Amino acid sequence: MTEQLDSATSVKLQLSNGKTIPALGLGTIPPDDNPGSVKDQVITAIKEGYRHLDTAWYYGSEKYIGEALKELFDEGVVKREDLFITTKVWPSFWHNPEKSLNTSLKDLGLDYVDLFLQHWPITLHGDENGQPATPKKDDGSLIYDDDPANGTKYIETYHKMEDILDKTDKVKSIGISNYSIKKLEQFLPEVRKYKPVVNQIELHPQLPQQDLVDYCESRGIVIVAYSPVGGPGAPVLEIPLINELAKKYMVTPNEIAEAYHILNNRGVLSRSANLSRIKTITRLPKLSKEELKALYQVGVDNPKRYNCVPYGFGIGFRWWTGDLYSTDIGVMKPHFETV
Ligand SMILES: NC(=O)C1=CN([C@@H]2O[C@H](COP(=O)(O)OP(=O)(O)OC[C@H]3O[C@@H](n4cnc5c(N)ncnc54)[C@H](O)[C@@H]3O)[C@@H](O)[C@H]2O)C=CC1
Ligand SMILES: O=C1O[C@H](CO)[C@@H](O)[C@@H]1O
Repeated sequence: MTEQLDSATSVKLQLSNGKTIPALGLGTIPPDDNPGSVKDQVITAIKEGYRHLDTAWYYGSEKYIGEALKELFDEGVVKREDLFITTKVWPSFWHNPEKSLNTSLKDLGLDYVDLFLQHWPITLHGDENGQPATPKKDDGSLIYDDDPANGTKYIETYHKMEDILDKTDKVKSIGISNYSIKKLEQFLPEVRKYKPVVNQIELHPQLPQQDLVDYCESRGIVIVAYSPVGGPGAPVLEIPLINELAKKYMVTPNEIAEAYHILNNRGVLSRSANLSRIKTITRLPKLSKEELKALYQVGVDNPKRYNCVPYGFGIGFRWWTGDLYSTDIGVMKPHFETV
């Protein structure tokens, strides 16, 4: 395997509205102990060739990204139009996505984002500033503004996002995140004018969710995979096959985890607080169809879901499992396994 490998940062995916999205994005959930380090992560990544940044109002990292962008623009390292930047509206801001967006734009120091996502298809009881982000009763259960399992108020958020796209220049595209098939079936017939271009979901070889992937792709919705190595601790990288393939192709295991998506025409968001790692996760090994299938089979045989937020990030609940309260918002229920 001595041939020159392609760079994952130069692959673009076609969106249904005619625009494109760079397949590899940098995730920007900040490390608990040093949120400001996101600034250097962004600077390192852009200098390394990344052109897609994924953030959210909820992450609290947008002001650090804004500082990084200002520096990069001032130094002429990159132009705004060469970047693809995504932000999201959190469920506690469901009633006013434009206000959430305005806050994000101000912190990012931008006039527009390339993609504005609805973070989750639920409504949490936040005030006019989206606070508290995770409203809870005394018993620790979340306070919703609508039944998280069967309510339809979350669709109002998307209608407001359609209006923002229609009437302002603040967003280039809109999309969704953490939508299950159940939610999509309820939601898609209610879309007024702009179909979501992306559904951002947890996806990796231990969590194939092929039914959801097929459902989205057959409707022209591009899948963007988050937590490609399973989040903190990178548990997905313990899969022996990933390490065997990394050795075979002489790349890092992270690059195998990314190639699993990019070679399947999906976007992927990677993150690391380790600046040298950010530089070593951009090659695109040419895995064969059989190897991609073998990676997929790992999760078919033993599915695991990691985004259950028991680890820091200021919160410790699993709102889609029904653990704390008996609701089902329809996210990945069939394969759910707490890790
Ligand atoms: N829409 C949504 O609800 C969600 C979106 N996201 C987005 O996706 C991005 C990526 O998801 P994450 O879960 O952050 O990503 P991830 O699966 O890439 O995990 C990142 C974590 O793994 C560690 N890591 C990476 N490679 C490692 C290695 N070789 N050895 C040891 N540790 C390693 C990193 O230091 C970091 O703590 C986020 O930053 C965010 O932008 C993430 C979660 C939910
Ligand atoms: O985007 C997100 O990040 C947090 C932590 O993983 C998660 O709850 C949310 O969907």
